[in-house]
Amino acid sequence: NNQVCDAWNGYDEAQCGIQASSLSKILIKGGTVVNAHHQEIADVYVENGIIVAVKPNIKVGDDVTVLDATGKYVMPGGIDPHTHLAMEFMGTETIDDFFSGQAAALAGGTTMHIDFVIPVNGSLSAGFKAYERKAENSCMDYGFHMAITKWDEVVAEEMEIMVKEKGINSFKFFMAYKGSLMVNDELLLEGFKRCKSFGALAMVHAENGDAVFEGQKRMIELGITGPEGHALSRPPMLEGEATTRAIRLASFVNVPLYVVHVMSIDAMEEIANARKSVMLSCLFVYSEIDNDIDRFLLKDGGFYCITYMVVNISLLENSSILTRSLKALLSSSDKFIIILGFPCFIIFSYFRYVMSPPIRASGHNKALQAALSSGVLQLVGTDHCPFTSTQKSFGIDDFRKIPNGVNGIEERMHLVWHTMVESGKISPTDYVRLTSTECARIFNIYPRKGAILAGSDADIIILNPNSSFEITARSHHSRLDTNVFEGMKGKGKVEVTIAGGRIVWENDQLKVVPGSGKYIEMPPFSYLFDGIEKADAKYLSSLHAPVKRFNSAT
Ligand SMILES: NC(=O)NCCC(=O)O
Ligand SMILES: [Zn+2]
Ligand SMILES: [Zn+2]
Repeated sequence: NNQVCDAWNGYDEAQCGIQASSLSKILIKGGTVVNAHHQEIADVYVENGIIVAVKPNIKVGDDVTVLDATGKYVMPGGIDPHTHLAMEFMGTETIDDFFSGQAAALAGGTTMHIDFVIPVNGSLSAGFKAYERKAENSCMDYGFHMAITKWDEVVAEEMEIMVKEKGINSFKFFMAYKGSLMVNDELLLEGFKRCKSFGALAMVHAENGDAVFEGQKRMIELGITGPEGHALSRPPMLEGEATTRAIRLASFVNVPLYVVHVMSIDAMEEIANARKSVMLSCLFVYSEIDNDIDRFLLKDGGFYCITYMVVNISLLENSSILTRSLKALLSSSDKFIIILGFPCFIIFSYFRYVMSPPIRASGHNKALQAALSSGVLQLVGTDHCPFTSTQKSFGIDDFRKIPNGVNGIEERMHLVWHTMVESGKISPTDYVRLTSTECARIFNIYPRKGAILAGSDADIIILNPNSSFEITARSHHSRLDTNVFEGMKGKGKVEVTIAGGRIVWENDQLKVVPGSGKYIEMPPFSYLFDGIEKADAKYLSSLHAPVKRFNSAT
């Protein structure tokens, strides 16, 4: 199919053999249908891109494609709440555009994603237009968050237009990336107030950008210019500090808050405290754990990158102060440690793991998984932000120039299943909640998305718990030349993906159609806003007593 191949530029010939899929009548027979609230053995019937019926023993005619799901799980397609496709960032652009990133997503069982519109010169409407164009070739459904990078009257007005006319119900504030995307506390407060007035969700990238800048200077002064300087310059305490600051400011305004890519115990504990605190009882803090964290568990103990480094370090056993310094670093992530003469082969490999907040030392991952299974954290996102080895090498002499970001859009569903369900940490219903349903609820598109119910969009996966997957750059569908999960194997494979009523992934073959993906408008005032007015009234009435006391005393 030439149309598909043309849009598929950047792929090798073999992968270009994909064909277009068609909208068909589909019956999925005999699988275990899993929703976040319930699971049962049933058939699922799909027509015109919509789920028409979910019940046992549905009878159909010869014109229907029948898929046997006996012994398999039939679940809502994944919704990835955090991606950066065709994003201009740090002097370059992510290698996956909307078509290639979405094709990769579909091959991994994700059927919708929410990408971040970056304003053009601070203009939200110019940014929105640019992203509309970027998304024209979409082969699966998508929505947008909007970043706020500066503040004036125009931005404040444009926020209202985005919510009321453009279907955006969330705004992201970067507390990091000083000199480019970072905002200060004054802007954060203005933005939070504006979000509250329109029923839009405030999101934060929580790292203290001023302190990161200071940490980077420290590294350079110490002569640490290689990629190891990245994580050393932005320790977990800076993520914890920004997380608690954002939580307290959101509490002060009384607006729901969503903390993106939680990467450390420090940040997670601030969220846990806020969620159980009486002082903040009117505040809802929602947060996603980055699935980069989950992947590390597939290796023995600790984050993948760190484990990887340890494997290499063990080769250097007894080789002096260097090994001891590295070991100290790995066990003490929030202390600055001077490491001189890092072995080159470790440095080169480490480039590809550079992302923000950075990959942490061993121990954070297990704690974050526990937080995910106990409900302290609610979602798993990918922050899919892929840069090739060539792009990563822009920072060969200076870690501050390495474009931040790694892949994940294709791997998330497999890694979360393997890491969390296969290991018994969560149930299949929990899996559906944290890969799909909770995202649909938070961004107010449930039950159109995130459910296998009559009337929902036919975004469905069939996962075989007895079959296995292996991740390699050779076989993945992203345009990336590397994969941070390279070589990982696990149990539980997405064998079929249905997106908008089309079978787009079956027998390890992609069948996608550029332009078939729809923009999903997300209305404001999700359930997170229920009760906000009552809490505001309670706060106002709580002021009466001290004001009266003050007046009678003066
Ligand atoms: N996370 C990352 O390293 N890159 C993408 C931009 C962001 O989300 O901070
Ligand atoms: Zn971020
Ligand atoms: Zn991101």
